[in-house]
Order: sequence, then structure tokens, then C-alpha cells
Amino acid sequence: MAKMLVSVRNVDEAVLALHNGADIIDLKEPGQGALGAVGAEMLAAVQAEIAGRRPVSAVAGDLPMDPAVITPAVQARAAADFVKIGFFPAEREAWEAVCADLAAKTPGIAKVAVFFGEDGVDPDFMPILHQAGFTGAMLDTRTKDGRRLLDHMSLAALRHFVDAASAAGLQTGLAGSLEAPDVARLLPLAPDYLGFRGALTAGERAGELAAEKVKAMSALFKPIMVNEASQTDRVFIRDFVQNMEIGAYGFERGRKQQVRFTIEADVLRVSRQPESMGDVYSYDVMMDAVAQIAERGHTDLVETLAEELAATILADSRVVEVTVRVEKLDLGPASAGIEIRRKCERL
Ligand SMILES: O=C[C@H](O)COP(=O)(O)O
Repeated sequence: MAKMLVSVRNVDEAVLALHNGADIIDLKEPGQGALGAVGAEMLAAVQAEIAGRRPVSAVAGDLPMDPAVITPAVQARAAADFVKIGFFPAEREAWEAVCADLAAKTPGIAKVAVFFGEDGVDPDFMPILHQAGFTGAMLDTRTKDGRRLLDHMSLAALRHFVDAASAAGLQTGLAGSLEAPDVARLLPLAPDYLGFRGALTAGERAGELAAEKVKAMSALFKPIMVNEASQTDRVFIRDFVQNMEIGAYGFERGRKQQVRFTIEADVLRVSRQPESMGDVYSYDVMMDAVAQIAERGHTDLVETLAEELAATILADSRVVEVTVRVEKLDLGPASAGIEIRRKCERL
């Protein structure tokens, strides 16, 4: 189960985060950029107060990719359970020099590399991080201009990052102006944690952390309790048209054609007074499933797409039955396709 990382700027916020569901306390100064650092004294004070009840991370700062700058900043934060180091735009050689220096001079400090959605991330760099002694890699945003991580990178690209980092033996995290509806979309990628700041404050990202917002976000990470005898509601997306590579004929290869998707899911009702994202099944998850299938490349059969989509939707324990219709629109005088209905096997 993914954990919730909450960025805090001082002892009071650390305590608030602890008592309202944070799994990881992440120390930074949000008024000083994406990875604005706080001093070693504040880190010591937060560690003393949290007293091992949660891991405490600290950021090294918004720093140039220079080992002579980054290594001392990491060493100064050795009291953290892990130190987050931003990999800001630079030549690959500079990144590798930072890794080599940290490997040589900070062997006892757990380190997490932070990449940024604005720049994308090279999954081939993950094994290099692991060799250099990093324990984790995460994606965040660096501009904090209101755009969310998913505005910069597709779910398929995020999945690729999570899979590559996990395969390299790294813990994975995703962050970047995430909001409550993002949680249901990102949890299926199986990151080790999701990180938040802006969505948990009363106003601006640099404003004060709000207890009720931390608590509400943390509720989205808990398994949803539904009574299997409860009634179902129908959640749907209709007529979602995607350009994609599809078809078993030779002439259908190497080109895209329009495919129309309709998905209707019967979902066990969590509440008759839905108030938060935790009370609902998100139709975003359906649209994401279609978009990811379209992005991965050629598929011969609409039947394959329909079965895969049905299985993806039924993977959520609240879904008891799903109907998936897949139609090719560019074949000629008619649309052609398939509609399947699948039930959850545990019922
Ligand atoms: O490490 C996580 C970040 O502090 C997330 O901040 P944000 O949600 O404001 O982008």
C-alpha cells in the first residue's frame, strides 16, 4: 500500500502532519522553491519531536548540479532518515559526477533522487542511482505554477518510471501539485508513496498546513470499506474517441485510426452522501485506462482491448460488473467492434 508523504516547514507542521495521517514527514521550506531547504537545527528539532514515529526526510535545496555544493548539503542533513536531492537540468556528466561524489563521501546516508516532470526522466539512469547508493527516486514538479505532475507526463510515462526505478531496487515516489482526484489515478501505478504540499495548505503552497486537508487526503490511502450487499451505481464514460494503432490487416499497421470506447461499470456504493473522492469511483481511472492502452503501441484485435479494459476496471474491488464497447470508426460505411460484459469473479 502506498504511503503519504507530507512536506512540512517546521516542528508545529511536523506534529500536525503526524497526527493527521502522514506516513513520511518531509522537511522543506516551501517558500524557497521546489526543494527549498531548512537548516540542520530545524531538522534536529523535528527529529527530536517526531522521535522515530515516522521517517523524516529533508531536502538538500534547489542547488546547481555541482558535487562541491551538493555533497556538503547532504552531509549537513545526515540526521534525516533520507535526504532528497534534486536532479535539475544539466549535462548527464554533471549528474554522474554528483552521484560518484555522493557515493564516495556519504555512504551512510540514505538518498533519494528527485526528478522533475517538466524535464521528464530517463529510466536508464535508475541503475546508476542504485549503484551510487541511492535508495529511492521520485518525480516532482519544479515550477510550482499550478500545473500538476500529470500535466507534464502521461500515466504511461509515469508507469515506466515507477517500473524502472522499482526494477533497479529503488523506492519510488510521485509528487507535483497533486490533488485529491490524482490519488485514485496514481495508486494503480504502485509507487511507494505520493507526496503533497500545496493541496494541504489553507491557501498558497507556502501558506500553513491545514489539519483537515491532511486528514482528508490520508483517508484516500486507506482501503475503502464497502458492504457487498449494498446497492450499485453506474459510473461511465461514453464515446471516448482515441487515435491509436489497431487492426490485424497489413494496411492497418504503422498508422493510427479512430477507436471509440464506452465503459459502464456497476460500482458498489460507498455512501449515499458522497463528499470526497474517497466516496466515489473515479471515471478518470476509466479514461486513464483507455489512454494508456492507446499509448502503448499496436494491438491487433478490438477483443484484446475490450478484455484488457474490463480486467483493469474490475481490478477495483468496488466494481461488480463492467460493460466495455470498442468500435473502430474508420473502416468504411459503418463502425465495427465488440461489446463485452464481465462480472467480478469473487461474487
Ligand atoms: O515532496 C513533495 C512536494 O513537497 C509536493 O509539493 P506540492 O504538492 O506543492 O507540489
